[in-house]
Amino acid sequence: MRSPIGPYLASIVDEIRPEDSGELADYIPELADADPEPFGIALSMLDGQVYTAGDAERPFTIQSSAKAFTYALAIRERGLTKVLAHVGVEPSGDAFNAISVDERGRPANPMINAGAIGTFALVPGDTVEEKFDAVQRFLSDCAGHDLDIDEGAYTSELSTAYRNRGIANMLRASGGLAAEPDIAVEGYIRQGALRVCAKDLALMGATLASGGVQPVTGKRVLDDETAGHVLSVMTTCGMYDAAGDWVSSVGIPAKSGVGGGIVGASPGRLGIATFSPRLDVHGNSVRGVAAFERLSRDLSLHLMRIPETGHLALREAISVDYISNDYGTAAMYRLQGIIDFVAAESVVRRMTSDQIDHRYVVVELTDVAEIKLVALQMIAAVMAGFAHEGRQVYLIDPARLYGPDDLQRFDIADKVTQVDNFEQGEAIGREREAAEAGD
Ligand SMILES: NC(=O)CC[C@H](N)C(=O)O
Repeated sequence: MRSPIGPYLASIVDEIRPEDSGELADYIPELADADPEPFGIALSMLDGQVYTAGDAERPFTIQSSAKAFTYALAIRERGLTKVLAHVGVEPSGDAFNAISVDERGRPANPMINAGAIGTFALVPGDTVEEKFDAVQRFLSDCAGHDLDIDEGAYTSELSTAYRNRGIANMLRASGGLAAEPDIAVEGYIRQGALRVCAKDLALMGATLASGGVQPVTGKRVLDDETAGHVLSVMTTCGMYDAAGDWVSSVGIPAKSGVGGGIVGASPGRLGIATFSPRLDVHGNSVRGVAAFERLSRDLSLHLMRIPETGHLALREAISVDYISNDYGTAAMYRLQGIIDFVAAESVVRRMTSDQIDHRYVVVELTDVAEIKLVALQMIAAVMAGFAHEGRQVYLIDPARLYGPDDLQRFDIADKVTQVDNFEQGEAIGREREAAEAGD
């Protein structure tokens, strides 16, 4: 049977395709000659499943969409503090090619040209080749295969790079550029000439959305914190002077490029990319913006509209026979899904308000996919409370979501019996009861 997702994406391509407003980027000779017609959409789930429609495998130059990834690389290699000393994180409200520096001599953010040139300068290496090589390798790691260069686009843009050279020279003069201006500009333009298709960009977006793991290769390219930082800056600065509009109408961290691509990353959910070369006055793809608006609405992806799922955390709270009912019954709490603060609150509220008179309390985490530290702590406190009342507390935790350190730090190591399954808990309990009876 066919998944409905591909046809759904195809219907969006069909609906939006007639939109032919906007202009090609004419300040780069090769882009001015590009075919304006292609239009493609790609979605990448975090397990690497990709859905596409239209011209999703048509290559184009990545241009400014590379900025988010080079920024991630610079942070990975140099550390956030060092990068922040050179490039800020404030939305500038200016155009992408603005000659921008803040009061500390830094470009406002890494998503405009000034900040991206400053970021490229921070990538390890002494020469353009060394630095660019690191960038190309990193972006290829995010895409999951080797990305090559559109040499024509590179030489064409380099021949008219007066403005970017001006920006780099100004940054160097103000002391904020960590490389010679020529090295920074040439490398920066070269990174923008890397060739991708919408499918590649969707996978790159998914790599950020997953917290730094490439969905197909499984390679961790970034730590979770760096990925989250990059997504934050994409949210506030990725669409240049249209960032405010974008956050309110789309609400997905994203980065556009004048080649016509937009890469989006919906944290913890999926990567999205669109490709269509005609640009609006901000330099963002017209059809791409329209497609993102549609996808955000239809797929409920807006960051500020997160569904409430805390009430699902407690799968069931039941009384069960325990230890073959020879000794008594247990109050059993079975949790499921992702347990964050809100989910844990609903669980501990129930556990602390139930009037239980059971000899045993069983907490089961078998169906829990992920549990946040704060939730471990809250549930540990309630389990400790039950132990304090003289009840025997069993924790069915086959994945050891409570690690040995957690048991120590939450002071439940000798209060709670951690087991792999229900039967094992009963077996241990039976032995204990027998030993006590024997005493
Ligand atoms: N917004 C963009 O994609 C700009 C990238 C382009 N290489 C430039 O520096 O002008």
